[in-house]
Amino acid sequence: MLKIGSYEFTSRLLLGTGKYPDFDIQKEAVAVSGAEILTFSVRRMNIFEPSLPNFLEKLDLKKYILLPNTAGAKTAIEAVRIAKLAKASGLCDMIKVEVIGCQKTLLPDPIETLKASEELLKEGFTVLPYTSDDVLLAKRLEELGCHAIMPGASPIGSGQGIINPLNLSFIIEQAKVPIIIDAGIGTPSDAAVAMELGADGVLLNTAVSGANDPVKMALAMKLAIEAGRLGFEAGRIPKKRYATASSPSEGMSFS
Ligand SMILES: CC(=O)[C@@H](O)[C@H](O)COP(=O)(O)O
Repeated sequence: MLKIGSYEFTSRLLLGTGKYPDFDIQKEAVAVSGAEILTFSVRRMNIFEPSLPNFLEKLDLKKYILLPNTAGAKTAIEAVRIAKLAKASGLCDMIKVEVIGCQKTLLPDPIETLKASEELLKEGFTVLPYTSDDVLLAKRLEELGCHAIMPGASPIGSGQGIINPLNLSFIIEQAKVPIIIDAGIGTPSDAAVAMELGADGVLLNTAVSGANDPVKMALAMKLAIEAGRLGFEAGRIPKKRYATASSPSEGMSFS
């Protein structure tokens, strides 16, 4: 069970909603993924103009929690404004804080992310900041009271997978709130590794929406995340420098 603030989820896969070839493929991919949380950019959805086509029309909204995100914000002030717009439109009180500090790398601005998270916590939001894999920043965000921390595996949309597993494992070990690896996942094995490291969930978009077959990839991601979680819970064997025979020879009369 994934618990974020007062919310509980069975699935540990969070899906983004951008860049799908069409809404029907997206709907099928979302369905087979088993995801219960779908994140979307408030600015992109144009939530105040329901006459424009958008993927929400295709979904049974009772089945999903829509997680608005502040994509497009470059400052804390902009992020807070976007979050308040989302809440005013009747969406849930969860918000993915995304304050981008560099348009080339799309890496988050740590200072503005911290400021926006602090302000939104004061306003009573359930706050999930997208952050870099900086261990101390993750700690500071948790100390502020954030309900989950979402460190990136690698730059958004890059598909590079997990660049710094050591940092992510430090973040995971020290955290008392859920850690959701967000952005940069390229393959099901990347998602499985994130879960084997002990992450509580994975948020991804491009790996599914940009796959040749998004529906098949959505299913692969679901299975990888489940397998990775099971592997983590089962506990891996320690790595050893030398071989250990699989069939022990103790007690055998021949050599
Ligand atoms: C949709 C969303 O929130 C993205 O900003 C997220 O970080 C996913 O990144 P990928 O597209 O790299 O999976």
